[in-house]
Amino acid sequence: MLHTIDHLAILKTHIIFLHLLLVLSLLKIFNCLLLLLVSGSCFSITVSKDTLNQAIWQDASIFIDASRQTTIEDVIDPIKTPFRPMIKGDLNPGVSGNKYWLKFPIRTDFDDPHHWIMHAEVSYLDYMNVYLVSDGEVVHRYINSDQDSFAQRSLDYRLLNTTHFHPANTQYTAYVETGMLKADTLSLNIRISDVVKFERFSKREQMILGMFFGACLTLMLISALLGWILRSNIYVIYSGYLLTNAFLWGFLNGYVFQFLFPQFGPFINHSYHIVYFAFAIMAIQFSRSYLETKNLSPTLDKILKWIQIVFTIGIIIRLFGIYAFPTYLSFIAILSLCFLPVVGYFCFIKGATYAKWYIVAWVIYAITLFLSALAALSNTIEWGMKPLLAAQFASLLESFLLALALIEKVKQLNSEISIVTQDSMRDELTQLVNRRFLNNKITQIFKHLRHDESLSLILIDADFFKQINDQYGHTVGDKVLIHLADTIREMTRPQDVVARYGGEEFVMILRTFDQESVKTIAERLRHHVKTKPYKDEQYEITLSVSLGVCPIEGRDLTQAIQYADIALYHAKSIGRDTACIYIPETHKVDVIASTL
Ligand SMILES: Nc1nc2c(ncn2[C@@H]2O[C@H](COP(=O)(O)OP(=O)(O)OP(=O)(O)O)[C@@H](O)[C@H]2O)c(=O)[nH]1
Repeated sequence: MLHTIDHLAILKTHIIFLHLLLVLSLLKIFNCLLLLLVSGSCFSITVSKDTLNQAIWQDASIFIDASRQTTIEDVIDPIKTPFRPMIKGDLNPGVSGNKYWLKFPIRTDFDDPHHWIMHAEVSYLDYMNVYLVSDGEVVHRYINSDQDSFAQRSLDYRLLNTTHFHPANTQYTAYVETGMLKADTLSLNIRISDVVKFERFSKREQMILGMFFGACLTLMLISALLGWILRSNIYVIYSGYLLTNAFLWGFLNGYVFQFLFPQFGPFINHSYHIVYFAFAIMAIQFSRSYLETKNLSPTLDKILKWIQIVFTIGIIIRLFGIYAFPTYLSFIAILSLCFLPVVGYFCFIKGATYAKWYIVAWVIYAITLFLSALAALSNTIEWGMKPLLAAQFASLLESFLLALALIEKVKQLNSEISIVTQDSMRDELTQLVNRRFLNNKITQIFKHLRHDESLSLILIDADFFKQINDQYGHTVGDKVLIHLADTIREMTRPQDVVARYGGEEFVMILRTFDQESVKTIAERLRHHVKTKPYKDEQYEITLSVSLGVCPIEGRDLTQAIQYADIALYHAKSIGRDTACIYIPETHKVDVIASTL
């Protein structure tokens, strides 16, 4: 808001903290790059001491069992079970409730025994049973379910896995039985590694991801602290958004289960969709707050609010144990975020000129989220689950760009405030800018407005103020004016201007509002003043105001004030405590019906 010099100091604190957020975001991006570097490359299906994360699909054949009735005894019979060579397109079957059997020969190199580990690619796989068959007999059975606690896993690792000590000079035919118990997305990309090599790899992976989540947590705490110190909701909401974002990736990586809920297997199945919903709800909440959609476009704000309500219902339904509907809805929730850049652009056109970095941030994240959903839901793209890692990387880039977007918003506010630091342009009593400011500086403030952007003006006049002076004295009258100025200030967005225009008269200049929005704001203001009486030790005085609203055409402030004055006069004449709008096209005044 353009009224107190104290804001400058607060804004400087905002900027210092925001730069700290930027540094942390950069650190997180660096972590993610490291993660990409350590994700090992593939060698051969024959396990050697160098085997690390080798994908098995190239050497495997596949059998898809839609009935889910087959057992290992059925599938080892080649006549009963027609396996076919596996192709890359088999890796991501999309949403499926089938049972999948993968079959491949496995041995160790030369005469060395090897302890190997086979693991899934995604954390949300329901089961992955491994059978080792020799001479038509099952000689080893490893049953792995996500319902088991982590202590029951072969290796205490974030993904379903089997380890086996493979003797030298022994060849098995390995069968992997995998799928989802209820239709959902899955990946059949199963990898194999030498255990010693893998443990070294997973330690590095853990360290990098630990740094990643540590940086997430720090970023979140700083934002929350910033919100608390500066009494600014936007940072608290940003912090909440970062929390759900970190949880989303923590769940998808399987780290949340490994480190936070290692004993709570069944929780895994039930939590993914809830996290998807929570993430979408918080992303929309941050956008509503950052873009100030409530003031800029109440209709858009209402739509976003309803979308949040639908997603909240999704969470409730999921908590009641219903599976299919919330599953699809949760994917829609993630995909709906792809529209946030459009929302950002719409608000940018409507006056949120600070939203450039917000739009860029969401374009990047939206593309990768869209590709991840496409990879998870269908087989249309070749890259398997790689878009998921790209989206995790994009999430970091996004948190960096959103911090930049917050800085941009605060900076714009800062530059506007610095224009009003001269005392001569401030009203001493209320600390609002004064009439001189409006006459001299308003053109400067709005110079960066585009031609198609429109402004509106609201003239606000206290009702029966003379009576207040007469009844309680001039000193109380002064305090009541300060109270009224504060009440109006509370209802003002940072990019708007509020000034004391005369004795008990105030002017509010709003940026890029359509007529319906201005009417709503005027009505809300009228109502707000009435419900916030002045209080001191002795008196409680209920106030009311009359308001005259009009658009500012051709940047002509003088004419706009004349029009608004006509509307205000009308509001006074029909009984006060009313808002009226002057329509320049018809030169008529309309009473704004209460929408509250
Ligand atoms: N205490 C105090 N009173 C002020 C100040 N500036 C103007 N006023 C008083 O505000 C009152 C305005 O009175 P009027 O213009 O008659 O309007 P009103 O009593 O509010 O009646 P309506 O506007 O018709 O509802 C006058 O009594 C002024 O003396 C100020 O800075 N402090």
